[in-house]
Amino acid sequence: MAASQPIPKTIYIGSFAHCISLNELEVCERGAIGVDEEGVIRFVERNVSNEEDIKLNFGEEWKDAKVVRLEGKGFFFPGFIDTHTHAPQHPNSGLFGKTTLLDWLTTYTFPLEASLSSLPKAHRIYTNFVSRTLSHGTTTCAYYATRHVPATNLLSSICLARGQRALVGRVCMDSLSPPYYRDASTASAVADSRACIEHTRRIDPSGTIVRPIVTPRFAPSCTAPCLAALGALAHETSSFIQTHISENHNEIALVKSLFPHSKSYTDVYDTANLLTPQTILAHAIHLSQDERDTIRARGAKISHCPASNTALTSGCCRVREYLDQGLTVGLGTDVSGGCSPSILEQVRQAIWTSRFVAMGGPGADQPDEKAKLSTCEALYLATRGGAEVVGLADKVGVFEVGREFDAQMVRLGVEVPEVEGESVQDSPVSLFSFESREEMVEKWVYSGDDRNCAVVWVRGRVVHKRKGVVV
Ligand SMILES: Nc1nc2[nH]cnc2c(=O)[nH]1
Ligand SMILES: [Zn+2]
Repeated sequence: MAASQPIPKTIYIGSFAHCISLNELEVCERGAIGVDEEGVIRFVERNVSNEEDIKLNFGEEWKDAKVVRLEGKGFFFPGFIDTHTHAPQHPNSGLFGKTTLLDWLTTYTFPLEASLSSLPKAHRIYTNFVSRTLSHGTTTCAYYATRHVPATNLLSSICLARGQRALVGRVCMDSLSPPYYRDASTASAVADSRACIEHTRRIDPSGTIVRPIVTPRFAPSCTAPCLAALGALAHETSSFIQTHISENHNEIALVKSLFPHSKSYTDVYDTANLLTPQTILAHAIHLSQDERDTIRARGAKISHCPASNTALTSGCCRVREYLDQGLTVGLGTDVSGGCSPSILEQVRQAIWTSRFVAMGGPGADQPDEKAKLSTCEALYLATRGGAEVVGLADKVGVFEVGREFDAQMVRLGVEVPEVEGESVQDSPVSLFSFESREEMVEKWVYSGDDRNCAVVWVRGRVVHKRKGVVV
């Protein structure tokens, strides 16, 4: 349904789960969430006994509301937020061999991205990728496109048509990039970025669904004048900013050699006025304490991309420590550094990475139990943490009155029968009759996937439905 079409008042009845705080997961067994015609949550009821009472309690205006009932085992959960991914790299998911960041970029990434000068190819890849991320429950996504203006504008238009909230950025790279894939000059990088910002603002003036994001690829790809001009462009147009930082040791050494007068990688961006409360910094694995302090002082946010960090052997980010130090963190799939479009997968991967740190692995001097992320903490990063990163902290991420209904219906399937019989079905989660509601959420986190994502809503509008599901 297009983002602007009216929707009926709807009451969602069934269990729901969401993170109240980093450490508090609420799992409500018999809930009712009332959503108005604008997609805004008007009531959240707990311990509901019957739907007629709900309608009566909330008066005349809810008498004829549509009811969406979650049948069987499952729960409503806030939509996931992917704070960092590359839509054009989707066809390369799973293709990385034994490369690390810098040779991976030249071997796999730049040739594929360059080929999106073909608009039909871009259309094929982008429509499929937006469908994929939606089918995994991603209701908001911060996308890198390529350096091509028409293909970048196409991605913005596709997100708007599909109703997925998105930040869409044209990638800037005027330095150290292959001749077949680079911006001719700082001036053209800025002019092309401006054209993409204007397109996004024209198709969605309110920015409710799609917003532009200024995107210097990373410091090695941009000259100092280009970084400074993009900082100025972001300020002039009040745009978000996204880039990569401190992902890999060779990359950090390269930045040091390219910007010898800068104090640090972070300082390169700070000098260019690229660190703002609207800045998303991907990876941020090997930051010094001084860099962390600068990032926090500027209010910039971090996108933790655990699957990509492992695939490209970039390192283990000490996320638990970042949270203790007051940094704001969300999760990113970083396709195709990461090979999965699923934020649920990043929840698991973030938890595994934190355990490697806890065991004294890379990024740790010695074992450190405090480094472990809990299931609730990782789910918080996937929803409310992500919402803070993309500037939607007051709008989505939790079921509260006044927020917008960005949600997924998680269906866990039927229980394994007590007598021998068919027990494998269209859900990877094996349920018995004795799990608590909280345990069902844990089982979903550790063994669920897109087969459990039955329906997805953005602002109360259906943006994805699994085949055969009726709502
Ligand atoms: N993971 C990742 N890191 C980058 N650094 C610069 N470009 C990229 C990219 O496309 N992916
Ligand atoms: Zn990336």
